[in-house]
Amino acid sequence: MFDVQFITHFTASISYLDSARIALEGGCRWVQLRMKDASEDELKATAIRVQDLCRQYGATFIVDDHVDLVKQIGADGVHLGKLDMPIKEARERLGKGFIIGGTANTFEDIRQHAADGADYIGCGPFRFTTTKQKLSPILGLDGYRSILARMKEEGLSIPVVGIGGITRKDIPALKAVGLSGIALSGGILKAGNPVREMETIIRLTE
Ligand SMILES: Cc1ncc(COP(=O)(O)OP(=O)(O)O)c(N)n1
Ligand SMILES: Cc1ncsc1CCOP(=O)(O)O
Ligand SMILES: [Mg+2]
Repeated sequence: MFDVQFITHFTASISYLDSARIALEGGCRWVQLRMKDASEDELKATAIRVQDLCRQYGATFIVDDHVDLVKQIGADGVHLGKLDMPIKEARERLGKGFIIGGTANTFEDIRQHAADGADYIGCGPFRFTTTKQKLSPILGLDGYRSILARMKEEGLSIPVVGIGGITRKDIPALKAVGLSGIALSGGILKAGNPVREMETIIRLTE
């Protein structure tokens, strides 16, 4: 099983909500609503609509950054990075019934997140991407190889998904390196037929 997480984004013709719909129509069953720079009202309104869609498709619904919104609307979980609420505090606020993901760029990040109660790790960036500003150092396949080897040495087991600039061509190598899955956005939304692209990616990961 190799997981596929879709991170919402927008283009000139695709809204955040439509991006989630595209991913779900293409067979993805994990959507993270990531809306940088949105107002609280806009974020909440979109979150409720994306959550409805995810429920229709039986998909997991994660919100980026906003722990209190997750609790308020009963989303499945939250994804948190270095500049967000610490994972320990989020776990205290949310309890055990919510999924918490943490961003990592190093083995040490992963060890800390696991100790603090994270359920999964988004590890990257795999390569340069314009979807996120202020990227951490690029990991590439070698970065994943050494992080995953260190996890094995130290007996640390938590699902790690790769993120950052991933396209369908990367899937065989990312699977082979031992990741638990991938999280992606532009690789779908920039395709000529985004729904079909997601279908292809889901097929390649089965
Ligand atoms: C699955 C996944 N991995 C990493 C991130 C990045 O989170 P963060 O470092 O908090 O950066 P922003 O997404 O908030 O800009 C993610 N969102 N999802
Ligand atoms: C949120 C995030 N964190 C690291 S890279 C990234 C963006 C992923 O989007 P894309 O697949 O378009 O590079
Ligand atoms: Mg964040």
